[in-house]
Amino acid sequence: MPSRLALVRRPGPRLAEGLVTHLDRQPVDPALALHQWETYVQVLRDHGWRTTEVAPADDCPDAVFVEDTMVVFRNVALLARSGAESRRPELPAAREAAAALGCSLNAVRAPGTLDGGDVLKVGDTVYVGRGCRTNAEGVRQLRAAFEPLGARVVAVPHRRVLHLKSAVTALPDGTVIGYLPFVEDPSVFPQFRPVLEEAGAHVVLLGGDALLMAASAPRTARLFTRLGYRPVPVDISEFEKREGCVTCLSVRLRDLVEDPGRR
Ligand SMILES: NC(=O)NCCC[C@H](N)C(=O)O
Repeated sequence: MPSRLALVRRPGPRLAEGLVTHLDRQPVDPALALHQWETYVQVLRDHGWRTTEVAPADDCPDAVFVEDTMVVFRNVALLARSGAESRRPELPAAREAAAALGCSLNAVRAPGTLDGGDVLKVGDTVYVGRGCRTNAEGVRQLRAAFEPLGARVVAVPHRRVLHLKSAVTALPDGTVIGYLPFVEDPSVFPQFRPVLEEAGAHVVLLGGDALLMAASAPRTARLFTRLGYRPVPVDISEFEKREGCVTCLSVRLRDLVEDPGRR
């Protein structure tokens, strides 16, 4: 049976040293970060997701942003190779976790680079950002991995944000939402709706009409309510200070057909 599984990874002791590219470095409160992370995980569970913790990588400040370690399409996990070298040691335990869930494994190989945050799936369309973390060879390898499985891969160059999903994600009906100052060419997306807050561009589809989103985008939450959705705001301020958003704190596996023997 297809099920809702999510990989998560608790924040480590070095979170404050996490990378920042487009932001000024602000102090992070580790206790608050842990509390926010626990709340985020609880929201997933409350909406029927089974969460699996990837083993901590406490030497890796950015390990909590587990989304960047892989892209899962159908039963295949394509292990990423981050454009940020300091993030590559996050991979081994993420690989083990994906294997334990029964994913078939593939991996981006040098000279390819790819961060999971650059990949937005909308149905069978896989948008892949080509930017500071994902290079053309990474895009080529993602295409080679997923097109044979039925994906339509669309490359989206970007220069203004860390990852494609820093700028755009998608609503349950497939409408791509984005904060226009960060979206270079909205015409790439067949249906596009602008939002007025940067953090409003990020949603995790919890199932049905429920949208997990950052508490820092209240005006966008009201817009989603008017559109008939049910926003579930979570405060992720400590992760936003390290350029994270709601998507990057989990890897959602929606299409995985579980082997009951592995539970
Ligand atoms: N998918 C994501 O949005 N990941 C956020 C990663 C933030 C981390 N500080 C980084 O720069 O890699």
